[in-house]
Amino acid sequence: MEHVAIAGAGSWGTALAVACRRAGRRVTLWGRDAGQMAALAGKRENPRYLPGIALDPEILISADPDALTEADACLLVVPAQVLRATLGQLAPRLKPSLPLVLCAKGIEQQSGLLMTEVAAACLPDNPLAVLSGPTFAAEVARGLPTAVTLASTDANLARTLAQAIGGRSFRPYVSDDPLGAEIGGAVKNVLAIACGIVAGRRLGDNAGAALITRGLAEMTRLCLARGGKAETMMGLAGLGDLTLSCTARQSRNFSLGLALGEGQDLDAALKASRGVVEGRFSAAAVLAMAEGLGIELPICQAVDQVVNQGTDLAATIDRLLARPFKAEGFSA
Ligand SMILES: NC(=O)C1=CN([C@@H]2O[C@H](COP(=O)(O)OP(=O)(O)OC[C@H]3O[C@@H](n4cnc5c(N)ncnc54)[C@H](O)[C@@H]3O)[C@@H](O)[C@H]2O)C=CC1
Ligand SMILES: O=C(CO)COP(=O)(O)O
Repeated sequence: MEHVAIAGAGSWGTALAVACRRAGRRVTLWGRDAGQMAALAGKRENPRYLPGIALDPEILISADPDALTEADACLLVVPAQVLRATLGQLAPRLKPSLPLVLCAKGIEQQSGLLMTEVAAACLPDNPLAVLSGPTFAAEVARGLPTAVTLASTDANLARTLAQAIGGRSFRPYVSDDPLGAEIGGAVKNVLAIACGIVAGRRLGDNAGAALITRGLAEMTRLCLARGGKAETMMGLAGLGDLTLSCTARQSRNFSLGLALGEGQDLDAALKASRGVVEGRFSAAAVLAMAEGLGIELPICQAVDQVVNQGTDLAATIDRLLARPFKAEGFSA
């Protein structure tokens, strides 16, 4: 696996291009906007999404889908809500044997489908894998030590991809549970908004720890109900990413919650965001999925009420705190 293509030149796609190049791969970075990609190619930097990081001259930067045709694997790194449209545009250029690596952390709102399910619907023959875990783009791009989950039902594909894109500072751990990895990535964004709200309202460190722990229980409940593994929730794509996003102001999801908790209105908080806030879109989809499976996710539900249904924040928190006492664990 010598040539890795990356579709999506936002902060994560650009950082992954840097990491793959650092791993010694031939790299093509594709973005939809010809003007922006020409500017990137000229400056060898992505000032809007990943300022201050030099892009190796060997990284091919292009807005032409034909640039992807010769790749040995393609990392899909556009936001979850535009994956289907992007695949529609790229599909004629992607050969059916090309492994696709889903890197967005979200659920398609309209269909309720996970990223692998959207990809399978658009490109039914391509082998699929999921890349997830605690990975702020800026830190990966700077070469700071990072560990990720690389999951596929095809163990050989997961191992080959890990060898191709991994290195000393970007360490993939392989998994056979892509579904669990996807659930972890999507749900942690919703929970990060909740943790930001707790911080913004100065509800204390105890409340933050309680939210992470009970959030992990919700994530695990959903994962198991969908047929994923509890083990994945204890790993990088579950607890790892949850911890990162629920405790760091670098997280756009946490930052949205923080702004809401401090009293900003939703539109202003979204406008101030440094990029896509996936948790807002995934909240509704996570709730619909849980309802379909007959399970309760009270924290995710509270976030959905606040960010999608305009429910009053104080009243929503009161309702959460007034819930009946339950046994600990993730089954109920
Ligand atoms: N930034 C990060 O640290 C990480 C992000 N991710 C995930 O990666 C995915 C992409 O996020 P980022 O790169 O951070 O987003 P971003 O906000 O930095 O960039 C968004 C990218 O999507 C493109 N885009 C926006 N609308 C589009 C459309 N209609 N059609 C095609 N492309 C469109 C933009 O041109 C831009 O290149 C998300 O699912 C995110 O959760 C995962 C791990 C780390
Ligand atoms: O997924 C991420 C880190 O693992 C990025 O989180 P945010 O999208 O909340 O910034």
